[in-house]
Amino acid sequence: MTQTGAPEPDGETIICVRGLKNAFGEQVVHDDLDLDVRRGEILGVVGGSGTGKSVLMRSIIGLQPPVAGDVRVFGEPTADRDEEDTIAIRKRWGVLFQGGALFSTLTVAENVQVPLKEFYPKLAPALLDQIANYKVVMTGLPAEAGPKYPSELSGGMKKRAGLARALALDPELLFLDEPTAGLDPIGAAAFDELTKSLQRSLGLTVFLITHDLDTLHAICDRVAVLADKKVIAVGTIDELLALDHPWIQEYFNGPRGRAAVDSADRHAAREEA
Ligand SMILES: Nc1ncnc2c1ncn2[C@@H]1O[C@H](COP(=O)(O)OP(=O)(O)OP(=O)(O)O)[C@@H](O)[C@H]1O
Repeated sequence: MTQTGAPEPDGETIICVRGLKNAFGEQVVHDDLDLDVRRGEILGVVGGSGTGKSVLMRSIIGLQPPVAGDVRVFGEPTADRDEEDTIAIRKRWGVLFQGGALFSTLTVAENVQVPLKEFYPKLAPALLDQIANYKVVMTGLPAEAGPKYPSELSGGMKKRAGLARALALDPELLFLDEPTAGLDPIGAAAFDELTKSLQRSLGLTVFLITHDLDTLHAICDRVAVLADKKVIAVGTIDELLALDHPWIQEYFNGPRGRAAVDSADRHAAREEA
């Protein structure tokens, strides 16, 4: 586990952030932030509201130019690249932004086709339809959801449609920004299970921003905690609980944290039975 700083990255480090600084005018959001994400893990990213989880994700995927620091994904820098390099690296990840961010004037299938058309403009329409339909079903949506518009879908279905679009290019790496926000507990648990099963079956690495303690307990291999403009700790929940940090103790050991542990225990008992 890393409490401060980070080890030298090894070959299995998919995302490597060193000395990251982000600021908006006078407001410094990150200062000397380090983080490693390992191949094949689901890394949960937590922190109080406004601590810069989404800004960190945007920096990693090259949408937020940092003031200082080095961000590498698959060993390649993601900032200040020429267009060809940017395209080559962006093809290898999928992103589900906060709120899903589906295009409301496009059907679900057309939404899934957006990255396909962007990165593979010569794909034949029949193949585009075939891939989109496959991705829709892969995320647990009925095939009939393909021709529907986002406004015709439930909140949970919209999240799945967003996930289908994030998976359009068969990514190795998936970024999920608060994917279960706004879902009821049953819908959220179902989405967690979907994330876990896709991670296993597709061998994905997942960077998952969440406030959902149930999600952390259910599917995350490790959790990174953002506070004081840095990643103050990374580890399993048990490792984090061993740290004497007030925010970490309050977060995981407060009433909601304990309820999440009970829920995870009940779930494990049901699985065993
Ligand atoms: N484009 C921007 N311009 C100015 N300030 C910004 C911009 N994007 C983010 N910020 C600021 O950076 C800080 C971190 O924002 P961010 O959205 O990353 O927080 P967060 O940890 O994801 O919060 P939440 O859990 O509430 O979603 C906030 O104070 C926010 O207002």
